[in-house]
Amino acid sequence: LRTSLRPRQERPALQKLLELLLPNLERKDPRQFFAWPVTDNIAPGYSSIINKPMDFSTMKQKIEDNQYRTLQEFTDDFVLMCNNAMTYNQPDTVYYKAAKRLLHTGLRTLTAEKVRPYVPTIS
Ligand SMILES: COc1ccc(Br)cc1-c1nc(N)nc2[nH]cnc12
Repeated sequence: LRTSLRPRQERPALQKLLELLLPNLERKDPRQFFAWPVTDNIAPGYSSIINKPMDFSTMKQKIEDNQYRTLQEFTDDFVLMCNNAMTYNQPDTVYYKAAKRLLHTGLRTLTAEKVRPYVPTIS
């Protein structure tokens, strides 16, 4: 059965992989700018500029709720999180720079050869 059509309980391997990968990515954000949702208090007007917010705590909850069917969906949320910061913040800000660096170092982890075998081929 295609991965996306398999019932939830059949994806423990992916869930375990994501539970290993998430802390690896979180360590690349030592100032924890990406640990929690950005609020309008922290960033004025954020919720009207960013229509699909994402952060590590939300990604962790999605893993626990088995909402990721593939590694690509997890990667997409990671990229979204970084791109949001580079959309709202100007390039000369610490947040933009942190997001840009996190995006590149995080993608290197997510696309590493040793992670790729866990990517199910579309059968
Ligand atoms: C949770 O967000 C923060 C927490 C603490 C602090 Br200090 C800043 C942010 C933050 N601020 C802005 N402008 N843009 C972001 N993109 C991701 N983080 C942020």
